[in-house]
Amino acid sequence: MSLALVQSRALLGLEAPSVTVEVHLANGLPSFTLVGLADVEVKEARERVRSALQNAGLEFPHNKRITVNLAPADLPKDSGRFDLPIALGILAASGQIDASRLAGHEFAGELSLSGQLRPVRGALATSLALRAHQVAVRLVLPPGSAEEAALVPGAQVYRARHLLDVVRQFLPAGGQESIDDTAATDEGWCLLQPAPLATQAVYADLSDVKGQAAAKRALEIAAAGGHSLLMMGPPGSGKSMLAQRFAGLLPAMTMEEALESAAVASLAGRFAAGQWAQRPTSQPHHTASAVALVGGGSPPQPGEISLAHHGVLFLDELPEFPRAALEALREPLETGRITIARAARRAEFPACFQMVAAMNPCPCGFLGSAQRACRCTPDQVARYQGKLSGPLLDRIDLHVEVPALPPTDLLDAPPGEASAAVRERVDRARLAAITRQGKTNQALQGQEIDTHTALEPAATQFLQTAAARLGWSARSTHRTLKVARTIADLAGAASTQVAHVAEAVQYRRVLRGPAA
Ligand SMILES: Nc1ncnc2c1ncn2[C@@H]1O[C@H](COP(=O)(O)OP(=O)(O)OP(=O)(O)O)[C@@H](O)[C@H]1O
Repeated sequence: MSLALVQSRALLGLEAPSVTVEVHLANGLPSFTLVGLADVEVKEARERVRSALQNAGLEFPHNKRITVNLAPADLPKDSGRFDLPIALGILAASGQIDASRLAGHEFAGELSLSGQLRPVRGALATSLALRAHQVAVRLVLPPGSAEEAALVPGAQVYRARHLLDVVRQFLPAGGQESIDDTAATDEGWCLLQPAPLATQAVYADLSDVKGQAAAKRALEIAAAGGHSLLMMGPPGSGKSMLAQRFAGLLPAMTMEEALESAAVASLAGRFAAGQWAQRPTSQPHHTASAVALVGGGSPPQPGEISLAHHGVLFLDELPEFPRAALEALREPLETGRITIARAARRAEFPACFQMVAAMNPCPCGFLGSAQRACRCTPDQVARYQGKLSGPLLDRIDLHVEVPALPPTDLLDAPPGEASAAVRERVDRARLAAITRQGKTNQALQGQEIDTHTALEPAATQFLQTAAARLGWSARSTHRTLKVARTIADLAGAASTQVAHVAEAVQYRRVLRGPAA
């Protein structure tokens, strides 16, 4: 047969659209042409495939006109993942393997010049997408990628180390002798058994942080209600320490959450088995561009906010981030997703993260400090704090001050409460919210806010007065209400009372100019 079809998958966000690798061998001037919106890395496949076939002792059809089409043609394709399907297509079209036996299999893998298979990124995302669309196929993948893909329950994944390991499985009847087998090993081809990974996540403990009771309380509320948090304080007061420990206060990941989070990491080539079921804390530097933060490029790659999916996005030195990068956060903060539109296609990445931000109160960092005098002019302070736009600040539910710790507290204070004890309270409050409304308090929208907050009349009165005095937007008022509901949940109260609202109100009063 001179035409062969081999199935593979491209990557587009967390989707894995099907790609058919069509290989046609024709008589005519010898050539090797690759068509179908292939990126440079894919075009280089020609050289890799040619060498791999020859070095593996297989026959490369030199005297033929080889046309490889990656269909559909309008889908952008990157990386060397199509090397293996292209090589198999050539072998099938030239009769060296049995084309009919390839049905029901999908292949991905980069080839080395000797024919060894190298891992491809996004294997877990591919396997997860197949399960989501209920496509039952046998995935054939290189070592590294195969183990990732096999994490998805029910996935049928074969691991192949060398091109010959694959070829041996699809030989035509009686074709075994024609292959030089030396490079293929017995354990080269195997069906991976899905092995659940240990789910013992390890986080730094909150007990390391001395003092800072107010900030710890804010972290607990943020964890219980899914709220975003801004910490403000002088340099070295422990803001980064607190933020690094926040993920340890969140409930343990469910299997689905662990899979989704690992799939995004796998898309970026950052999957590590040791991080399994551990809520990620993504900490981009403040020089990060909007694309690095929210994702982008062609083909689109996930950004830091997606790598923080089901985890924490920690933005240290918040006002130092480029304005465009911060503004790009507004949409995913509300929706939990980010859509990246490129000329060729749109890709959607999940970005359901909790934001923890930290900043100094002024450029020198000591505004309002009891330890040191601030050297900034009122104008400098106003300009510094003004770098954060109102709409962005509005979206951060809790603002809390983290003052410098007096040396006596730092050196003499006993260790604080452990993360496990806080997490227990957080779990209880989250469970109360989920049982009542099926989502965290932060996710309440519109009518649900009125229905589920069960605000007592005195508390309503209190909030109205506070909102009017402080000139809050409707969004600010609603967000305060959601925080109050979380405080009530932590206290085990059925209704939201004045004390809960009063505490919530003070979490929106931290940012102040030099006159305050
Ligand atoms: N409350 C605390 N308990 C124990 N150690 C602390 C505390 N606060 C600060 N430290 C010590 O100070 C170091 C610096 O803290 P950290 O980096 O968290 O400060 P920061 O507020 O984030 O500073 P910056 O604004 O410069 O980023 C910590 O590594 C720790 O050793």
